[in-house]
Amino acid sequence: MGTTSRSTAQNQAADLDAADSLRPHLDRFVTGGDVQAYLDGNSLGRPLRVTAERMRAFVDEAWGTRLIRGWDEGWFDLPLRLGDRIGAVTLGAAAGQTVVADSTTVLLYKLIRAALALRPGRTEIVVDRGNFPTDRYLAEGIAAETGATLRWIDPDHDAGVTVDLLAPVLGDQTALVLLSHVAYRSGHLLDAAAITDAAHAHGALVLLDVCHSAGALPIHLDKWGVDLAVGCTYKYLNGGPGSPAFAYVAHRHLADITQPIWGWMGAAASFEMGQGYVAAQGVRRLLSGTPPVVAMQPMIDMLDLIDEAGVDAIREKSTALTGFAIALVDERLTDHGVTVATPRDPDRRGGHVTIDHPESQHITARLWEQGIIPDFRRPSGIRLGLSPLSTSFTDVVTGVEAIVAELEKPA
Ligand SMILES: Cc1ncc(COP(=O)(O)O)c(C=O)c1O
Ligand SMILES: Nc1c(O)cccc1C(=O)C[C@H](N)C(=O)O
Repeated sequence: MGTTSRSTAQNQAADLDAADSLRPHLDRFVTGGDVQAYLDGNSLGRPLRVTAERMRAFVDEAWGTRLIRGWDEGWFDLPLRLGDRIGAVTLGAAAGQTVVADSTTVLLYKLIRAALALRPGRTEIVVDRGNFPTDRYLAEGIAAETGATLRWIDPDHDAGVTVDLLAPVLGDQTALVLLSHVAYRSGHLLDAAAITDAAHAHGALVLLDVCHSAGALPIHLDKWGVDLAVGCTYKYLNGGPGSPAFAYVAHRHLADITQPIWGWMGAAASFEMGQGYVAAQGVRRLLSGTPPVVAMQPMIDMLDLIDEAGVDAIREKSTALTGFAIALVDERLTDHGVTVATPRDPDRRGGHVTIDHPESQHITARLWEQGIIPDFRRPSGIRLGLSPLSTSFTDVVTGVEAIVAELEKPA
């Protein structure tokens, strides 16, 4: 990119930013330091500025002066209230089905075990090799623990995980289909309604990992008939590093669902401290120990912002950002041997774009030195995470042009 005149891409990005109705929200996030372009909001979202005030007030008031009384004054039920809010704002889930707790990994463990228990006599879990490591490892661990069998599928390079791909492995032994709504590496978005129908036709349950879709695109768990879901809150819900996850259990399973980590906070009468575990009614029974109340605070602000901006408008900007990134990569990087791993059809991709090049690891390290921050994903991917409320079209140009500059450097 020339230093004296603006490139066509920069001008285009400036026009797109000027026309972007969500642009005013960019100023609501904490920025600064050495960051030139943050392209990793799908790994760790930026904090909102208002969150600093919320945290200060929490320390000074809710925690500082209400002290232990806080449990009676709202903390005890916060996992359920926040769950309902996540359900309403991002999941298309009616109240009473979503709870905040633990990490994604721990909630996935609970729900995979719960699914097996809901399908006694069935022994198979369908899982795909493109799924996030924690999902795959948990399935392996639970298979080792329970004797369940894993039926592995390989996502299609172009289409991702489809009903056609699932059909041969579904049968009367299938207890559970465990998939990610948006694939963490390729960005493929699966057709959750069609996959759920296909699994249900065989009497199997579906557990959807919505880590990479919650807050970035419309989700309709109730409408699609999904049985179980989990997601994290530190990506597009900007809850901060290690903020707790959420779990969804469809209403029709709530009376029968069981989970293997029996703690007092998921018991029917936590403060009676009686003998013998009796599970709480409803989705509260997914809890085990004391909820991480402090770590639940930041996401409240982002849920408010998502609600204000609207998930449909967020998705519209997201597909515009990813489409712009793909077009720019085609134009500027194809001649340098870069390929696009993410679907070109906007209806088939989530909020990030992954590009492949043998030098990706080195390039990503060089970009980080310049305050341009995408992700490296093995074996050869640079992942551009374009969080719609905190990423501009200009950020995309900054990132892509920095990659061009690295590839044009003399060896
Ligand atoms: C699809 C998916 N599932 C799970 C996780 C992580 O689980 P945890 O929050 O327990 O680290 C991630 C990212 O870290 C992810 O992308
Ligand atoms: N959860 C993460 C963490 O604790 C440290 C660093 C990165 C992460 C991530 O979120 C990785 C992310 N889920 C991914 O899709 O690659």
